[in-house]
Amino acid sequence: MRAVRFLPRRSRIGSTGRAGLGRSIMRRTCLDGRPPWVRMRQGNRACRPTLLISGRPTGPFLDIASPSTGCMMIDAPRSRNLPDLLAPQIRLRPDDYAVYFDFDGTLVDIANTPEEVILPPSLTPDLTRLQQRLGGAVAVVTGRHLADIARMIAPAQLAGSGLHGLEFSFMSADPVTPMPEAIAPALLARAVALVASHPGVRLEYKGPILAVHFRQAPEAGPALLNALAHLLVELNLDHHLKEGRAVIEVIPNGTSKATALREIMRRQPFAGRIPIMIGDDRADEDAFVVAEGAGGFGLKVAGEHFRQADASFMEPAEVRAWLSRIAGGDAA
Ligand SMILES: O=P(O)(O)OC[C@H]1O[C@H](O[C@H]2O[C@H](CO)[C@@H](O)[C@H](O)[C@H]2O)[C@H](O)[C@@H](O)[C@@H]1O
Repeated sequence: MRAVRFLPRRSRIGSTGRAGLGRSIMRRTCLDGRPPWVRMRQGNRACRPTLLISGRPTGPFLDIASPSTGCMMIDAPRSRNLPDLLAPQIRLRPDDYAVYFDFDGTLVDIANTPEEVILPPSLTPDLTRLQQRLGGAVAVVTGRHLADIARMIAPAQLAGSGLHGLEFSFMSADPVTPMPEAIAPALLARAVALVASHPGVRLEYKGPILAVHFRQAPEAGPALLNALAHLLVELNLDHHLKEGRAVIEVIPNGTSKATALREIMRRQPFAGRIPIMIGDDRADEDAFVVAEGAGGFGLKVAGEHFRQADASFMEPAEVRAWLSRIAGGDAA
């Protein structure tokens, strides 16, 4: 990829007004002295950007440059527009991008229980198509066991990380990393007792992680959070709590979706590509920071955690439609 650098000074030259590309277009002069490329992307098809330089150099900027005509910078594109801006770039330069998907609430709709999730029939073929198109650079980054994901998306086989960064699977001959130690028996016993005292609350045992689900008893959420926090202190455990969508997870310290993403991004075919992480929950925010720090993107899916106004996708169905589009499932 050709790097185009900008002088630090910028001047406001107008508002996009149409097409919703962002609040304004900022002009910077290209360092090599070429005239800045100032026409709006949607206003003139000839101006279609051909090179995505970087996601976020110093703020929520999307730098797009045309090597032949100059440069343009779209200032602070709204989250809502990012999928549409990125889709043609990914299709044009599939070797430049790696796409990381969260699972629940992102690829599939939230269900009443983890077992009731429904996999739309198009999902597996689209994931496989995208994986082929991006040379394998598609991964799932999830709080679930990877085996759980593998069973659901079979026959697709994706690289990824499960259990909030505690397990990994890569497309090479690397084995799935060995499962870390299971949660302390004392904590398990106390968590079982806690859940039993709240009708409708369920305990999901994931070995090294416990997930306390209160989707069927939302009023129990604050009391559960308080009780679990006290439990960690009382038992002096090296764990932390991560609140999710109607769930509180007890997770060993030092692991998160941030560590998961960092690890995957070190490996081929992910290394050196622009990361795009898509997620719907607090745990995904950790990975967004890593993706954005590497010049990539964190795309939010609206739901119980992210507001529609801040999100790039309004629901998992939109993520799936976008996936299908970048995978080549339509004529986008
Ligand atoms: O990282 P993810 O792939 O998003 O997984 C996060 C947790 O997802 C599951 O729970 C959530 O989805 C359930 C099914 O839709 C829903 O019933 C529950 O309320 C959600 O919290 C899963 O059970 C957890 O193990 C994952 O950590």
